[in-house]
Amino acid sequence: MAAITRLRLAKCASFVSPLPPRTFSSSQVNAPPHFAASFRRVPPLDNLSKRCVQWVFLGCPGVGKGTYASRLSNLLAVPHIATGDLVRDELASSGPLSSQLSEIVKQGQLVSDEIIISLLSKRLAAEEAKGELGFILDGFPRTIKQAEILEGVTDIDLVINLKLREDVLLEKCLGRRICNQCGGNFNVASIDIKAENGSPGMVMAPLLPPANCISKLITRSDDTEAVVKERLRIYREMTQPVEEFYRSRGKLLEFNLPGGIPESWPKLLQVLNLDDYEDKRSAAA
Ligand SMILES: Nc1ncnc2c1ncn2[C@@H]1O[C@H](COP(=O)(O)OP(=O)(O)O)[C@@H](O)[C@H]1O
Repeated sequence: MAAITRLRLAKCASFVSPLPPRTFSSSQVNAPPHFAASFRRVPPLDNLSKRCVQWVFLGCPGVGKGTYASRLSNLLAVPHIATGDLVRDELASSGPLSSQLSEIVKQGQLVSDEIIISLLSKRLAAEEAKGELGFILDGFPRTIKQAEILEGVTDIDLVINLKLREDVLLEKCLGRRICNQCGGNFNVASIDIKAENGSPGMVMAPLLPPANCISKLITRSDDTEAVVKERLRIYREMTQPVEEFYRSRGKLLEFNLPGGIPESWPKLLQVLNLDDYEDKRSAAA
């Protein structure tokens, strides 16, 4: 345990690379006070030994943000916070927002910045109460406004932009299945695209559920063809500018997924300089 903690601290320190000068002034940002407060616990940049991962995953619906963010979260022992999950939890709770959110999500639209920031603040406060440092955000920010607010309250170290061709994204969204008992995420899509006209082929095996989950599989209500196409359109319109926001600040790491998890995970670890970290971590466990 102590070895893991030491490894974690050492790794946290080495993740923090000197960032380019910030071009955004936090005074321009209209962050709600409670949101800014949620981030105030993060130690300043020069206090490297106490500083941890503050990463963001960007990418179209179906690209695998949740899969890779969750794997990295387990590896690095930092919370994985997916705003899509926060929205779905709120929907399932039948709280005051739930009927309003249900319509928005069903149509593939974005929830308002105010609501999403309020849900995220609550989750960050809960992590803070548990004494957690650092986070891997998945699905936030999704608008320039959200990116500006986030930039005004904390320093994101790295933004990983996952990329896949659009026909594969659609197939993957339509193939998504969730076990309504254990919460496991699976995918029944079998992608096998032949190389043609100089573009490489791509094989992604399905991620099939174990036998005891098969009868409990559900599909997300927003994973229908029409709604996925609308979410992809909204991504291009509202979220693609966020890529440029981070690119211009020198924080964007573009990662073209070469295939399924077996091909992509080792390559992702390699570009993140974490390939030998995974070995050390499992050796220390
Ligand atoms: N940062 C956000 N801003 C606005 N709406 C969000 C945000 N994150 C999630 N949502 C809402 O939750 C839905 C599901 O999000 P998510 O699970 O991240 O889906 P996707 O598969 O499209 O990446 C979105 O379509 C949107 O309605």
